[in-house]
Amino acid sequence: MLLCIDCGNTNTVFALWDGARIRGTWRTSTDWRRTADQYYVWLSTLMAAQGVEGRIEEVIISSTVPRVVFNLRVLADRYYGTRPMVVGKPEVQLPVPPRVDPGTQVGPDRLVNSAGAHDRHGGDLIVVDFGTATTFDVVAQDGAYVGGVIAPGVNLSLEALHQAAAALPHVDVTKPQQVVGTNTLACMQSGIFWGYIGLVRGICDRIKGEYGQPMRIIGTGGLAPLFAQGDVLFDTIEDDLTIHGLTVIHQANKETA
Ligand SMILES: Nc1ncnc2c1ncn2[C@@H]1O[C@H](COP(=O)(O)OP(=O)(O)O)[C@@H](O)[C@H]1O
Ligand SMILES: CC(C)(COP(=O)(O)O)[C@@H](O)C(=O)NCCC(=O)O
Ligand SMILES: [K+]
Repeated sequence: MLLCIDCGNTNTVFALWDGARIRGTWRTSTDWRRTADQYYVWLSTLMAAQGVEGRIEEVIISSTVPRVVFNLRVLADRYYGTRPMVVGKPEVQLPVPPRVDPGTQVGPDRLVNSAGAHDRHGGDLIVVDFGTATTFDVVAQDGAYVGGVIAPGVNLSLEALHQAAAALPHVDVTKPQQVVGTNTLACMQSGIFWGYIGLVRGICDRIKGEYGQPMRIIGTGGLAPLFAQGDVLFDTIEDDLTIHGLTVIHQANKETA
């Protein structure tokens, strides 16, 4: 089985792919200090608890945090006896190379999302991923990542508001009852919820205008369904897009190897 590891700035997702379906998905907070031994104990305990059997033979990693890759490599080597594919490293080929400014290091999560979305939907896409940052990835007809937009993430924005303003509490993102809030909490929730809907809608409309062709919009990340409650923002929502992209890139590299 293939172990797919998607490491974001906030959370790291482990998923097991048996070649036909995802057998399990587990999430832990991203922490570069976590050791290979700690990952192994955690993962094997969860797999056993859920009755997921089968040997992990291959590992693919996408990480927006370079520091965590060291211990993930040790995990693959020591416990699964394999050299992992690390997206973004020169030896790992993308199905189609990105078309960006020379020297640009595109976040591996964005390249993986692009590969996953193109495999499922073909071309001319916008992938909106609600992570630590909210990213918009533009995927051309041939599957190439051709650029995008990086905006502050939802929780990051709420946290920044709380940190910078003495009277503003920590709040969780949710859909408010009304646009006009009648207490501090409701005002903040409205600002984030409707503000983000405006941001996503506005950016997607402008991307489409600049691109000049019809595009499909794919939403991903834990908060995509919440924002879809406020407006028609996405053609589809896929919470497993990054993991799917990892399986696609792994398969493409095995075929060329
Ligand atoms: N279903 C959800 N409901 C509320 N918050 C969520 C949900 N899923 C993720 N988040 C929050 O969104 C932020 C980004 O999460 P995540 O997608 O794991 O980011 P990253 O990929 O950058 O690590 C985190 O603060 C996380 O707690
Ligand atoms: C934009 C990001 C911080 C998003 O990361 P995430 O929210 O998934 O943790 C990451 O893709 C990144 O570090 N990108 C490098 C710059 C770029 O993609 O152009
Ligand atoms: K992400």
